Amino acid sequence: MASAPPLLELVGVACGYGTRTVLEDVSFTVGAGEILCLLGPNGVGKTTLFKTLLRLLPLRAGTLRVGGEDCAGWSARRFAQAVGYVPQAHSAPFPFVVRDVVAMGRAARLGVFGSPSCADMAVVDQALASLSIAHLAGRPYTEISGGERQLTLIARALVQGARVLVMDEPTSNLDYGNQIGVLDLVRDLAERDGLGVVMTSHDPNHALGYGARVATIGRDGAFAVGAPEVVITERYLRETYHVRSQVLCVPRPGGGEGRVCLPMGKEPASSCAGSV
Ligand SMILES: Nc1ncnc2c1ncn2[C@@H]1O[C@H](COP(=O)(O)OP(=O)(O)OP(=O)(O)O)[C@@H](O)[C@H]1O
Repeated sequence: MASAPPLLELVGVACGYGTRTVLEDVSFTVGAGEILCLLGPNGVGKTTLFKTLLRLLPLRAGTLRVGGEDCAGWSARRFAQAVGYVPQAHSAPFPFVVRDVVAMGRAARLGVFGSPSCADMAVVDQALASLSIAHLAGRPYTEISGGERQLTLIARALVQGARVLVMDEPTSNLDYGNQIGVLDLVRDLAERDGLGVVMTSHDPNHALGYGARVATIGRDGAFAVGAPEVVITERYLRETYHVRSQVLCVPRPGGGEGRVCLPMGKEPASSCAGSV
């Protein structure tokens, strides 16, 4: 029996703005239950790639497939039913209550002039409960914490019913406990519901701890994908970020072993040209 196609597949994708190409020849897949973590220094093109795979920027070359199907001709509505986006938790201009912000995620599933039905709101309430934020339902989105906003935005993406989640630095602005809580949650969602997740992070330990695979973008635009322990090496961290580090093998609580990165300091300024 043929195996199921990947939930998301990029083949030879190029992206950029105007006459400027930012990234070329980007290829990767994300399967059901898998987290792909995208790492790279500031300004190398992570957001540009995300905007392209969300179809907010045109593909300059290559193919974007969702569930094995080229989605070039898909309507925005069909695409939104398949791919959900979790942006960084910025503040919103209007004080919608949390339940209404989450309900906006149902838009792709409503008729043209439709408003959410009781069944839609039941899906919303279920998502709030599954993320343990039901108590925030009536609170204005503008008056909750960064961590609570991040959970609200994840709930909004979940009610879209999409099987692919694209998450832009889901841990930015979160305290340590909320970072680990959000990453645990993302892993649970991927494993339990068979979602495919692509997320960016600036912390190599997030990729080592949570990414089934890691994609790196170098300062020269070089794109590489592989297992975290193969891609995130002391050499990679030194050459890309000019940081001396140790990547250590540690036992995992549930058995087996994992890796953690211990930064040992920045390289001297003379070898840091180009770093931010
Ligand atoms: N709207 C735009 N028009 C033209 N160039 C842009 C635009 N937005 C970003 N760029 C440029 O494209 C390049 C990639 O930017 P991008 O925001 O994708 O980087 P990034 O890897 O997401 O960075 P960061 O980690 O700082 O968020 C940068 O050189 C940036 O200046």
